[in-house]
Amino acid sequence: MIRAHSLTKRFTTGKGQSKNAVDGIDFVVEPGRVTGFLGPNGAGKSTTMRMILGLDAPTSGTVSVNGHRYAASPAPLREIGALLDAHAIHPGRSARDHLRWMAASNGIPTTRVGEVLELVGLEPVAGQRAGRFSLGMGQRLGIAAAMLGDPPVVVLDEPVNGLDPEGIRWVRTFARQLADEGRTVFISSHLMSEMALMADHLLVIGRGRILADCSMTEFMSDHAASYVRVKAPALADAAAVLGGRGLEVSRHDDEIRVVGLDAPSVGELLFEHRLAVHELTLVRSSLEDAFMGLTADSVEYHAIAPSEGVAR
Ligand SMILES: Nc1ncnc2c1ncn2[C@@H]1O[C@H](COP(=O)(O)OP(=O)(O)OP(=O)(O)O)[C@@H](O)[C@H]1O
Repeated sequence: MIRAHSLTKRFTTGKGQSKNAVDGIDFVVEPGRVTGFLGPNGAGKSTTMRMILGLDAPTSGTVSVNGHRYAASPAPLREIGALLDAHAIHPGRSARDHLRWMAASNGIPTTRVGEVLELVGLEPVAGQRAGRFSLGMGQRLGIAAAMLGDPPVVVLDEPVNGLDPEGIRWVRTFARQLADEGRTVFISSHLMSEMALMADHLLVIGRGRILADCSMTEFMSDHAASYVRVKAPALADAAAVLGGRGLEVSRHDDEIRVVGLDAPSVGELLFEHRLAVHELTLVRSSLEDAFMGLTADSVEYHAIAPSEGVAR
């Protein structure tokens, strides 16, 4: 597993100023499930991942992999498989040669190269130069490299960035398979919709701080707003009854939206007043909405909507 304690990274931003990109965070990434590491751009995801992998030293605090500092590991590729930048591959080298070179320099038998090529479905193109690979193929090659040491912990930074739906589905299935095998799977993304389909557990970060550390289901019930949609022939009467019970009721075209009571109770209440109901639906905001709501205050760079304009 991965364990961070008071993990902090401070960068100097010029003119003598500095900021905490990662601000004293504590978390544990458990084996056997996919943990999504989610946050808006600039939240501190990559910096955290780089510290896990020993590529950046923490300013203070600690992070350990399988109980010790990763940088101190005698066989790093057998501890963690990481995909940080899928494009960091020599373009003139074939996929097979790239993996052979990595295996050789890490004391891994070259027979493993064929296995990982098969694992990611690149066997048929293994002799081609990596420079000619599509984004999706490059991503698969990066994942093949991560799997060379058959590691118990797998860390993937934005693995589906720029992939087509087929590629995204492949990464999702692959991550699930790794978790089902009992491995620790830690995947970053700035897209909630993607995580909703991939992760069992969520770690949400904003401005270097942990905003949520919970299961996907808990995240949903804690942060996704919900209301009951009511369609009824006597809409005004229904709104009056529900409003009279102190519920928050708003009218939208041919429906009313009720906050503060579950759908069966709303139905019972209207039935007591002999009001016919044509539709009664619990509507939840999407996970994307929930995520946006949670991280709204921690987004680094807000786009200016055209209507907001900039005063000259
Ligand atoms: N080497 C560096 N020097 C100075 N500031 C840095 C450095 N690396 C990152 N930062 C700053 O630290 C903050 C966190 O960056 P980081 O790349 O970890 O965020 P992220 O969540 O991975 O974002 P993205 O989704 O855009 O990749 C940002 O404000 C970034 O500008």
